[in-house]
Amino acid sequence: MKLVEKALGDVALFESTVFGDDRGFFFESYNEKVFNELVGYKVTFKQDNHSKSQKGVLRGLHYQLNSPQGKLVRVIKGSVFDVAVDLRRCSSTFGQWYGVTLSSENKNLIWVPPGFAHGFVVLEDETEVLYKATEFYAPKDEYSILYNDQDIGINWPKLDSEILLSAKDTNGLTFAAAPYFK
Ligand SMILES: Cc1cn([C@H]2C[C@H](O)[C@@H](COP(=O)(O)OP(=O)(O)O[C@H]3O[C@H](C)C(=O)[C@H](O)[C@H]3O)O2)c(=O)[nH]c1=O
Repeated sequence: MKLVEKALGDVALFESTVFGDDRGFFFESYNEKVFNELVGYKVTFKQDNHSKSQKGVLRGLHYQLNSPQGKLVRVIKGSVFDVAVDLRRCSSTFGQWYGVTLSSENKNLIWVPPGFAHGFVVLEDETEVLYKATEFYAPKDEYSILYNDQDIGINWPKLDSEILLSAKDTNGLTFAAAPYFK
């Protein structure tokens, strides 16, 4: 795993060190020692998640307020445009967003630290996303911000299919109404 770039202070994009041979490929998708050295602090993950979606599905923008989750996200099939939004009120990049394409082809990973909302739009059918979380799921502590909130102004890729949201995300909060991190 190598650092490609950092954004919004603490969001990080990594590329994987892939070993290919005539059988296929191998790469370490997560190595605690390497990851902690690259982010510059110790991170402990408590939960692994796996979701599958059709093209046009948009999951997010989600965060847990009192038990905030850091997420290390990658795509093992298909591709997504993955977005982090800085919800740390004291941050110089408060309210700003960063987005990257993650795919089974590029094998890149994004680190979305606690303090950010996270979401992605799916670019291909049958896309599968794996991500590690630093805190357990706490549904009563979870918030959803509208993906197209104008105050954030995320430049989502144009898709030739309809955006499919869960009911929770359809009824998400505006950025202005959402609770922030200190
Ligand atoms: C997140 C989560 C969900 N669930 C159950 C709850 C529901 O019955 C079902 C689907 O949950 P939800 O619609 O919240 O799933 P997503 O819309 O993919 O939510 C995720 O989407 C964005 C991209 C995120 O960053 C979060 O990790 C997470 O909020 O899985 C669990 O049992 N454990 C969990 O950790």
